[in-house]
Amino acid sequence: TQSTRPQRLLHAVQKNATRGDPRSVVKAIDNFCRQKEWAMNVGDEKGCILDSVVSEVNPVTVLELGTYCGYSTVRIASLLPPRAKIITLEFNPDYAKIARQVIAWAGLEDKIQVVEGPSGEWIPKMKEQFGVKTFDLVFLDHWKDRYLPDTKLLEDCGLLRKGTILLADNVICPGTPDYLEYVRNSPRYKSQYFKSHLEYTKAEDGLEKSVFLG
Ligand SMILES: Cn1cnc(CNC(=O)c2cc(-c3ccc(F)cc3)cc(O)c2O)c1
Ligand SMILES: [Mg+2]
Repeated sequence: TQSTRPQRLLHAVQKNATRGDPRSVVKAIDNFCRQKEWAMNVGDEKGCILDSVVSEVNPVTVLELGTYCGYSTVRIASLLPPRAKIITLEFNPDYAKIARQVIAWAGLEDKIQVVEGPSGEWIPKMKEQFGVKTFDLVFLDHWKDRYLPDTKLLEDCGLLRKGTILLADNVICPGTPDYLEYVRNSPRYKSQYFKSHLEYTKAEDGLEKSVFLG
């Protein structure tokens, strides 16, 4: 039976990356996507912007919406201080299955919790299920029409605090117009656009960094 693209991406990691070395996992995925098959990872150009925001925030509790194969999960977790944790939500069980194996290859299982299911259902359960008080950083990279409703849900569930950073991928391509309009015009956010390119292409894309003001 034919393999899927996430399965081929995992095999490229297992073939080319060193077990327990997260940066070699990131490099192996970027090489696979540049040389073999495009895949919707945040990629290396936007990934460097993600790295700088993570290093600046130094978060203890991170939420990622949209795991896919775990590329950005590994990228973020490799920069976290020892006790810090990242909870990553993935709707698609096949993606989640691959992501767990990519994360295991990187040796980052202890810092990452992969949760399967719809973000709209899991966000209201964060406090009771995972003992989360508030998030220091939220990376939005899931279905683009869920960015705005899930941000409002995070606000309503009291999961954001003064200074929480929201970092959103793909605000230009595929685009998240309603989310952009909201964070750029709401008095509750201070927003900044980081211009870049769609992963592994020359098309414009970028990340929007928004600070929740409380
Ligand atoms: C099915 N599914 C499970 N998770 C998701 C959420 N992610 C995306 O949709 C996504 C899409 C693209 C993209 C796709 C085609 C194209 F022509 C240009 C851009 C890029 C990204 O970085 C993304 O994060 C979708
Ligand atoms: Mg993306």
